Amino acid sequence: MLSISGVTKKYGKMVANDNISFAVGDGQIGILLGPNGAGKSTIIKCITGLLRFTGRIEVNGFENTSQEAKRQLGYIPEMPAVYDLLTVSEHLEFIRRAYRMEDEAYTRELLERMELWDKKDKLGKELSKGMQQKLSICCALAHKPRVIIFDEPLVGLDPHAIKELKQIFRELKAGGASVLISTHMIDSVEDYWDVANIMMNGRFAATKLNDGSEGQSLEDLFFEITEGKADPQEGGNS
Ligand SMILES: Nc1ncnc2c1ncn2[C@@H]1O[C@H](COP(=O)(O)OP(=O)(O)OP(=O)(O)O)[C@@H](O)[C@H]1O
Repeated sequence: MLSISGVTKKYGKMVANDNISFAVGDGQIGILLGPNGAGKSTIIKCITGLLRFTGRIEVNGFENTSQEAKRQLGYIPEMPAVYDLLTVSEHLEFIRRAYRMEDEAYTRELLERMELWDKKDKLGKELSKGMQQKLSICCALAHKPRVIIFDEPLVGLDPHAIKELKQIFRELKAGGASVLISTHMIDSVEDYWDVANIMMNGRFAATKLNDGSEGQSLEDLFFEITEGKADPQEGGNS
């Protein structure tokens, strides 16, 4: 369970997150949508402990900056940051040692699913941007976190990795983890989200639950909130 209560983050006088509260329950996939500058990366950086803020963030009941919260949290940043001089397999060994994880078979499985096993002896700096993104995903999942934050996870991935990652989202959900995905690619999340939050100007402008009922699509709601109308591509029939 990821729980955010009354979080406010200011950069100087600029309020990037204004008293934000939301939760992603066990076995739920939460989506964070919003135009550029809405405050999505800021709340993600607050959750992952990279920014100071006022309010409270809990990871499975532990304050987000605590060691226990960090043990249970996985974070895939928008820009992958791999170690230039560690090989792919050394990255995973580093994570296993840091989290005292014995399960080498699991990290091998992650590399195989992301088609990185045959690259296991390559250095971080020798990987393409997409390979670095895939390695970043493997590293973030290697310690089997219970709360996982993905910032634009599908950008730069090839079709196989996109398919595999969508399957991983479903497996994390089935395993009871809480998953939060920030994305601009609304159509890429249409089929597996549980709760979607649309941000505007540092606030939550709308929250929509995916309860299986027919009705307004997430995309139409997004355009209605952010531009005061439904998707212009749809011919304005809302
Ligand atoms: N380090 C910073 N110093 C000052 N202002 C910042 C800083 N980082 C972000 N901001 C401002 O905070 C607001 C929210 O930015 P944020 O990066 O959280 O938006 P975002 O929703 O992630 O945008 P995008 O979709 O473009 O990634 C913006 O107005 C941005 O200019």
